[in-house]
Amino acid sequence: MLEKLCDSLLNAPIVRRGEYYYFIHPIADGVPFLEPDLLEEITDHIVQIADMDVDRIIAIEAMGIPLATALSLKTGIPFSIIRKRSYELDGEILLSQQTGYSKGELYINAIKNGDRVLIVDDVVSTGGTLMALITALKSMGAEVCDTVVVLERGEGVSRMRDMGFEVKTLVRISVDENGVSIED
Ligand SMILES: O=P(O)(O)OC[C@H]1O[C@H](OP(=O)(O)OP(=O)(O)O)[C@H](O)[C@@H]1O
Ligand code: HPA
Repeated sequence: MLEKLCDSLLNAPIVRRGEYYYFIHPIADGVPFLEPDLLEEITDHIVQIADMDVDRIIAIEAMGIPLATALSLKTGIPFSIIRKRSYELDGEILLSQQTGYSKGELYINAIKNGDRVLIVDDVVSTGGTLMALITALKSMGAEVCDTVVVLERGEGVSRMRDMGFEVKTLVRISVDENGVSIED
């Protein structure tokens, strides 16, 4: 299961970002290129495990976008992108994003009270991005029906679960200077 994803991870190059060993992979970076077969394998799997009875798929810029696009084409469900820039629209919500290697801002638009949403993203590491997003969506009155992330590394998911956030992941990995390993 998820053979293409697992095989491709074993060849991912590693670069250092400060203290963080950053893996470079098609699904997490779009580099060197994303094969349609790999995207299909992943999104077919997501459709099987996720609650797809939602009004909207929510993708985090940038690398949630190919996932949401493929899922939207498969299911007919529209998607919204949580952007890294402001549109200054009424009701726009700003959240601060902190990952293991960067700090930034994310902007939520066009979510209204009662919307049923599915969040998709490529990687969860510290869990900082997802926890901030889920909290903000709930405060806007959205029902976060499911959260699915392709790759899990580090302690973010267990931290999220300890704090009452639910998240499904496809593959758990560890990363060091030698490369990516797949965990059971
Ligand atoms: O669990 P965390 O520590 O919060 O890290 C996870 C986030 O980091 C990456 O986003 P990044 O900001 O690098 O954006 P990108 O999608 O543009 O690569 C990834 O796509 C997640 O959104
Ligand atoms: O190591 C990583 N690589 C790509 N995307 C990521 N998002 C969080 N960590 C990573």
